[in-house]
Amino acid sequence: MRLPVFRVRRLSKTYTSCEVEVRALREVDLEIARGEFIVLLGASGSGKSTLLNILGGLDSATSGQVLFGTQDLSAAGEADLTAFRRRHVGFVFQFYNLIPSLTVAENVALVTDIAPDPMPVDEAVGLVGLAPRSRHFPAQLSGGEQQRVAIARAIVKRPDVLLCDEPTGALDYATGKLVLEVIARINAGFGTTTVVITHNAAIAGMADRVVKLGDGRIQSVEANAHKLTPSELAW
Ligand SMILES: Nc1ncnc2c1ncn2[C@@H]1O[C@H](COP(=O)(O)OP(=O)(O)OP(=O)(O)O)[C@@H](O)[C@H]1O
Repeated sequence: MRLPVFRVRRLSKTYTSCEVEVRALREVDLEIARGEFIVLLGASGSGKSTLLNILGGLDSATSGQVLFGTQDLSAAGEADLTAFRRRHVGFVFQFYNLIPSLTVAENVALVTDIAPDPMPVDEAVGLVGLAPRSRHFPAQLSGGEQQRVAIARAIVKRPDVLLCDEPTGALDYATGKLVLEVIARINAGFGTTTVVITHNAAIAGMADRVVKLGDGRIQSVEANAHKLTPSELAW
């Protein structure tokens, strides 16, 4: 059994706005092992992004506990959560959020200033297969290429954890597969614990474990006996 990197205990999150309470997570229990590849499935509004954001220190729980190793994120203040995110977490979102006036290399380099032990920018850009495009601007790249820049930016700081919220949601079939291949390569090559949110159930085939959320609760956790490579997935 690999060591748990995250231990989530009775995690609940209630949003209150305009006097309306929304219970986004209800007593979620989950352990994620170091190096594991988790795919998080569930209907819209089931709490996937809320869980991912709390794991990544972007949001905090209403009750319950989240341990990252021995660090209790649920008891951490803003400054500690900021340090946790900078040191340990890479995020990839559906939309790439690149700065249009900066080149590929410059977009990736931005992060290295605030990370304690970044890899060389060229290495990160090379890992996502974009070395020949490193002096191009985002507008000169396809959507899939821009998402690969976003992945390079997420991994350049050598994060322990890569959290991806719908990373292929805006991409076509072939391009989505290329992006999944990059994520799988980072997970396998660096042992980066990886959580991917998707609405595409076919992507579940590449996970070590598939976690299904429904109405803020974990409905099932299933291990894949045989993980598929992205090229073996079909949808
Ligand atoms: N900041 C917020 N304020 C109020 N309610 C929120 C907030 N963020 C999320 N919610 C609500 O919490 C619930 C869970 O949202 P969440 O974004 O985690 O779901 P999701 O499974 O990621 O959905 P989707 O697949 O549509 O992205 C939803 O009912 C949503 O409306």
